[in-house]
Amino acid sequence: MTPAARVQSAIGILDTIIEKARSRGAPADRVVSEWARANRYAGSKDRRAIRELIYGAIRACGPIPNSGRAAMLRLVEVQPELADLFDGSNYGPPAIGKNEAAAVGGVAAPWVVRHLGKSWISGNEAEALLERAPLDLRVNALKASRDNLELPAAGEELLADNGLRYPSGTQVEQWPAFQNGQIEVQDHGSQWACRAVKAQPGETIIDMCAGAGGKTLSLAAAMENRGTLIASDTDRSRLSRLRPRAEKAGASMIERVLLDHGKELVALNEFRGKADAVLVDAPCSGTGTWRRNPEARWRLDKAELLKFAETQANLIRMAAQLVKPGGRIIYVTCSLLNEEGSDRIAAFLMGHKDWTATPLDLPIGRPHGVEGAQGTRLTPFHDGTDGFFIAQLTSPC
Ligand SMILES: C[S@@+](CC[C@H](N)C(=O)[O-])C[C@H]1O[C@@H](n2cnc3c(N)ncnc32)[C@H](O)[C@@H]1O
Repeated sequence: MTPAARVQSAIGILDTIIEKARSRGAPADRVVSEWARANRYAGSKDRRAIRELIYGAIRACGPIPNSGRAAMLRLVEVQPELADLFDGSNYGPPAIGKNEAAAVGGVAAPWVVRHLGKSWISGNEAEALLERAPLDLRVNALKASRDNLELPAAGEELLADNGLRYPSGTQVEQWPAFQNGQIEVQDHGSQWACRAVKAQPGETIIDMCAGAGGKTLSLAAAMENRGTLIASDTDRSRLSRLRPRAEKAGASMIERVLLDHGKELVALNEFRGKADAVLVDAPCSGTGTWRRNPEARWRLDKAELLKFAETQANLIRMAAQLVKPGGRIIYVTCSLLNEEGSDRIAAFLMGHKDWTATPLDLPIGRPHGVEGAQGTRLTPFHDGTDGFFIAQLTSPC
C-alpha cells in the first residue's frame, strides 16, 4: 500500500470506530482487527502503520469527531508532514479543502474535562491520561519468581516485587513464559490494587467483580493457593474466561460464582459475615485507562456515569454484608473521577458510622479524598501507572 492509501484506509476505519462508539458497538481494537482480517492485501507493515494513524488520530481528538476524515485532519495538525499524503492519488485521500475543518483536540469532551478538573485532574495530570502506556508484567509467584525467570528480554524492575516493565507493543504473548503461565500482563497500578488486599494464605477472600480474573490470579498467588478464593461476576462470558487462565497459572484454589444482577447476594449467601476481605473492583467509566483505550472517552455519557455511581454504591453495600466483623473491603476503580472514587467512600461512611476508612500503606500513590474517607490515588503522571482509586473500609469488630 502507498502511504496515502494507508491514510485513506485509516480514515475509513475511523468512520466505523466513530459509528460504533455512538451506537455502543464493537470497541476500536475489534474494528481494527476485523478490518485486517477482511483486507488481506494489507501486509504487516501496512497494518502497523494504519494502526498508528488510527490511534494517533483517536488520541489527538478530544470530543468524538464527526467523521474519520475530520479525525485524520486533526492528526495532521499534530503531525503536519501527513498533509502531503492528501494528494488525491489513486486510493489516497482527496486534497484538503481550503476551509475544511479538523476535529477538535483536547483531553476529552468539555463536560468530562470539567468533571476531571473537579477531581483535581488537569494540566499535566490530564494530558498524561493519553500518553502511550508501557507493557507491565507480573511474574506469577505460583510458578516462578522475578529473580530466577529467564525471559527473551530484560525488563525494568518495578516497585511491586514481581513487576517488570517493557516498551508498549512488546509481543510477550509469544514468549514461552507467557504460554506456560509464568507471567501475566498486568498494569503496575493494578498489581498494587491487588497488594492492597493483603491477601494471606488460609483467608476467605471474595473478588466480587472478578471479570476474567486479572486480579483473582494475583490474589491466588498471594494466598499460595491456600484458603478460599471466590471469583464472582454477573457477566457469564467474562467469568468463563477465568477457568483456562487459572489452569494455565496453576491457580487451583479459585471457585467461580456467577451472580444474578440485582440478586447478587443470593449466590454468595453462604459467605455472609464470613469473608476476611472483599475486593470490589467496580465497573466504572475507566478514565484511568485511557492510555490503553483512548476511544473510551468518546463513549462516556452523563447518564452512564450516574449509573456507574449507583452500581458502585450498591456493590460496596453488598460487600459490607459479606465481610466478617473486623474484616475489610478493598474498593478499587480505574477511574479518576471523584464521583466514582472518594465520593463513594464518603457516602458509604455516612450511612455506616461504625465502619472506618483505614489508610493503605502503599509505597506508591497519594492520599485522596476528604479527611476520614480517604483512599489512595495512582495516576499516569505521578506514578506511571494507569489511574486508580483504591480505598480500604474496615468493618467494626
Ligand atoms: C473493572 S471490571 C473487573 C476487572 C477484573 N477484576 C480484572 O481485574 O480483570 C468490573 C466487572 O464488574 C462486573 N460487574 C458489573 N456489575 C456487577 C455486579 N452487580 N455484581 C458483580 N459484578 C458486576 C462486570 O461484569 C465487570 O467484569
